[in-house]
Amino acid sequence: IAENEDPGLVMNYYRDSALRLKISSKNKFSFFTSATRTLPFLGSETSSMTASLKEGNGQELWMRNFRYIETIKEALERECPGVVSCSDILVLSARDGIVALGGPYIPLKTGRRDGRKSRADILEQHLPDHNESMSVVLERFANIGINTPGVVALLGSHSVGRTHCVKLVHRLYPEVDPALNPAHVEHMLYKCPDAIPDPKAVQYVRNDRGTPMKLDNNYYRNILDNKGLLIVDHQLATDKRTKPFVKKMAKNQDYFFKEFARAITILSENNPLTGTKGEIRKQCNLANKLH
Ligand code: HEM
Ligand SMILES: [Ca+2]
Repeated sequence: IAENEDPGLVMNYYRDSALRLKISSKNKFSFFTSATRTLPFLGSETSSMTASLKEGNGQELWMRNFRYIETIKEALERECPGVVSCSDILVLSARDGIVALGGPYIPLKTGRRDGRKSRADILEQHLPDHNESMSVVLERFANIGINTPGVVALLGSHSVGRTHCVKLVHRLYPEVDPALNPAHVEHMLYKCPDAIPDPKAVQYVRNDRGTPMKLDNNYYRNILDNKGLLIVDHQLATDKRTKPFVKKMAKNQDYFFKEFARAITILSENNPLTGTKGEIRKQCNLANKLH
């Protein structure tokens, strides 16, 4: 590649076998949740945000186990310093995490660079809130080229992981949301017994009680059964624009995987920093100038 020429995102820009760290079965779950949940942050504006939010102090709600990204980064810096960006580590981690949880193998490009500064302050403008209307959710994703079946497929990630009580008590107290399946309400009340959860206690409900460790299409069956934890999950199953795709994905896992792969690919290529833009961070939670 000639100097000053921006190679953009390329397939196998460098060999990624160095990333194949041994992942224990206990850790593969956290690995997926931290990596995949951070994927939506990967635009040029946002890639740096991801890496500037630190774990702990309430950040548990954002990126659980972000520390695995740092572990991978440390291993890579030992082998080939200054080559692999934190953004690429996130993407390839998501790819391998998806496979580790029984999802499809999605070949994803590399060649991203990291932001030179944190843009954590504008994060909220880019991400839909979990109580948002379906129109806003669809619009936010449409802005980055993801269509309705793509959105439905991405939300299928809620087939694994957890939701902390702080995010769902408003559906239980002071009154139980009548849209919820009563059998599920019982479980939710058991897991989240306080209207105002103790911020220090890590109280949560599993997103998918049936197959919590498998990225499968069980999420769609749950939400059709009114067992969606978040407003956004419930709406996905009821909104007339999304419901047909929910039903199709509930019946057909191959279709879910196909749409999921397509949408994850678009997400992973959203507005990246490439070529000479940005930098290769030395440490993923800090821009280099802050060292
Ligand atoms: C409308 C879009 C979305 C909204 C509003 C949303 C909202 C949320 C919320 C509120 C939680 C619970 C967080 C907590 O209590 O710790 C959660 C968990 C999760 N979300 Fe989403 N999400 C969205 C889209 C996505 C996408 C696109 C992905 C991945 C491709 C994803 C993957 C996950 C995963 C894996 C978890 C479990 C995290 C864990 O166990 O720590 N979500 N989501
Ligand atoms: Ca599942």
